Amino acid sequence: MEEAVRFSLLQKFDWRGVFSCTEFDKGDFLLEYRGDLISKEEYERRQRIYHDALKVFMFEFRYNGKLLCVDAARDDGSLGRLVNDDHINPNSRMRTISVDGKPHLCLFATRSISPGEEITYDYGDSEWPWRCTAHSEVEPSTHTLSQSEVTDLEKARSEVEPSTHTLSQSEVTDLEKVAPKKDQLPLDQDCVEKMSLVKEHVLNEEQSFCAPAEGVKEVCKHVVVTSAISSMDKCAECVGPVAALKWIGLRCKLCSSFWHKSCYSKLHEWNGKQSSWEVSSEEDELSDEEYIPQSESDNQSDSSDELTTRPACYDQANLLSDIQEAAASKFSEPQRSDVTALNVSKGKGKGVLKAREAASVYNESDLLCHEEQLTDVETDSDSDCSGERHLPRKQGSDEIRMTDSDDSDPEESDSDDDALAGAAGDSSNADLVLFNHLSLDNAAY
Ligand SMILES: C[S@@+](CC[C@H](N)C(=O)[O-])C[C@H]1O[C@@H](n2cnc3c(N)ncnc32)[C@H](O)[C@@H]1O
Repeated sequence: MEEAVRFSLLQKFDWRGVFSCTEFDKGDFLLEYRGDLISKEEYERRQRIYHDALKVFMFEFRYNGKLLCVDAARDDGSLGRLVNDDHINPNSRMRTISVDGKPHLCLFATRSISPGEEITYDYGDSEWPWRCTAHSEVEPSTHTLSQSEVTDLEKARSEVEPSTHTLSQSEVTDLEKVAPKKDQLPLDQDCVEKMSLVKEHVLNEEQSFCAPAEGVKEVCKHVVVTSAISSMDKCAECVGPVAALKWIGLRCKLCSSFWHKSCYSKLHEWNGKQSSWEVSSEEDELSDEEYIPQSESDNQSDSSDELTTRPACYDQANLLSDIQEAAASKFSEPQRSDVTALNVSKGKGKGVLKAREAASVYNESDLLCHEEQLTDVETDSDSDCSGERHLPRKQGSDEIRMTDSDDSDPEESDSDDDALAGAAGDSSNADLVLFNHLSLDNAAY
């Protein structure tokens, strides 16, 4: 049974991370990265229709030589999808656990973890935009809660009575002391533009640092085509308003960024380049009623004010409300009610949201293991699969096998269908806490 405690004002948040409430030893199972287990083809299809803010929840990995993805875009209340990146000093590592032949992405502690530490892992060797900031500046992944905050959490977790208390302004301020607000991170415009390029979430054992900001500029030499663009996608330059319908703009064929034609053209004039673009055949495929040529949002960007006012830094609050809006509009089925009751530890004025997960398909003890308990798989076809190891057998099931999530085994013959049938779903976890560091915006209460 997973138990999560969440600081939240539900709607207005700009930073979330998962923190431990207890001691973990090296090798302990922490969390599962849960979501829809989908094939490469389905991953590519969703990539085309998802807003950038949802794409960051798609975790690609290799399993039996095939590229699969766990899509955690839908907020199901689970915590695995909310664990942040730390490529310098992570305390956990994602591994593929095979249960009855189906892959599950699971986080294991790589060292002992104290109460109050943020759970982090290395997202892998990619040019993640937040890594573009100087390492001497705010490091969000090294937050550790103070002992009193941990005690508060433990107290809060033991409270069973749900409460409908709404946080007061002073409570919100207290929570904000726990960690810096995300928008304090000095993401520069180059990093922001680069965000749309971030697609791969494949893990790598090597620790790596992203290229400095100068290098980032080199990454995408945009090849743009005229294209009808989803109402939820914003111009990468002016971050203009979301249109009610599709709008006609430019889309980069390489990085899938979008621009108003006027913004793109201004941008490249500034850079001393010719503005030109191909006419996409995509326009032919579009139904007339779905878009307005030269829509309002396109026209709005023609104002010289907007063209010259470039956002100083990326607005994380907007990004996250985008996630919510996009998720709400893309998924018609009701959200699971795992996260239900708002509990408040009134002593210190801290708000927490108590979450209880549905019954899991296997016991937590099935997944608990320590490095020294792991042995290499010795079957002939598996023996060349690096890093693949046994876990204790689950009663009444096939053996559970564990691999690093970027491992592949081309020798294995399991079909995608087999793997996908066991969607990376339920697992159990306790003692982890999710914090939302709340915006001071009073509007929500
Ligand atoms: C899988 S989500 C993790 C949960 C996320 N913090 C949230 O609140 O939804 C991945 C996103 O979290 C943010 N993120 C993860 N690690 C980060 C870090 N070390 N610094 C800044 N942002 C980070 C990025 O926006 C990234 O796209």
